[in-house]
Amino acid sequence: MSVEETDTEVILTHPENSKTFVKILKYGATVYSWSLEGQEQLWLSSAAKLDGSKPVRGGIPLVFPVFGKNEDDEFLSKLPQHGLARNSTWEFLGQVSANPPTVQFGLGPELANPELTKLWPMDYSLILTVELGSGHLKTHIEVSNTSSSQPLKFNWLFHTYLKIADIEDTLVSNLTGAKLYDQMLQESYVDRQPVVSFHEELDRIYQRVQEDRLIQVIDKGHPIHTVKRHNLPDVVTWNPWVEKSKGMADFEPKSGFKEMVCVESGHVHSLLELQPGQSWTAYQLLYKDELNYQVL
Ligand SMILES: O=P(O)(O)OC[C@H]1O[C@H](O)[C@H](O)[C@@H](O)[C@@H]1O
Repeated sequence: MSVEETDTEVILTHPENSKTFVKILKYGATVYSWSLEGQEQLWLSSAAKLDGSKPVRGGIPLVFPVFGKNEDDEFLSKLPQHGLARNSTWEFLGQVSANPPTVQFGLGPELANPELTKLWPMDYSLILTVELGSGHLKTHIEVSNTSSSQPLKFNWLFHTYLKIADIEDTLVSNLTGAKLYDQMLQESYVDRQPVVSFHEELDRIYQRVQEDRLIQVIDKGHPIHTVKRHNLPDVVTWNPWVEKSKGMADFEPKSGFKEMVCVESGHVHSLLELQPGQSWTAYQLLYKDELNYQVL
């Protein structure tokens, strides 16, 4: 069986290789494991809560309707960091294709975390589609404004924790020339470095990165992850390094920051706005590719 559902999760296995699979928790519709031919591709904290008591520390948490904390919007500003999708239990809508195995999950205000829904009383519908290829993982989102009168304002982001061998041997490419907001320095500038390298906590929001730029994670010269984005112009790169990791109770082992890098595809620099009845779609595709320096 390529799709297996339990009370708490859904597991897709590729029909051509039983060692290629993806595990998706209904809580947050969080992909928390993606194995490609037996090799895990995503980082997951050994202290991550998979019981619905807290958003998952690792995998691909979904960030909606706000990235970080919003300070300006009357309703979004009431929500906790990164919104409510990652702390709500989604409905499993079933399988939509056998090969590549593809499933859907749905969320709307009637299902979402009730405490948070009180703070952000909007009408919306989310459909997440997860497609497991023999060599890729595609996560596709459709957001619809189901209100008959109110506009829907939101951010979206796939908060992807990629597994790596050693952060100090890791580079992230093809962000050169993009404007960014550096959350550590709390200032904006244009990145003139040929690649991003990591020597301390790094938390950057790259803005309006052209869609044809493939973001690659490079380990000692070899590309180990390639991220393709559609309708997701902003790219957040994050590594918590030593001190921030110590401060996160669900981040274990404490040396785990060496084996992860977040490359997060989103629409977070500005809010999207849908009029009643409108929908918006986007996707992130994770796969392996040749080294492809598009900008130096
Ligand atoms: O601890 P969380 O709420 O999951 O956030 C984890 C991280 O998410 C993003 O990468 C932000 O840019 C970081 O500033 C934040 O620390």
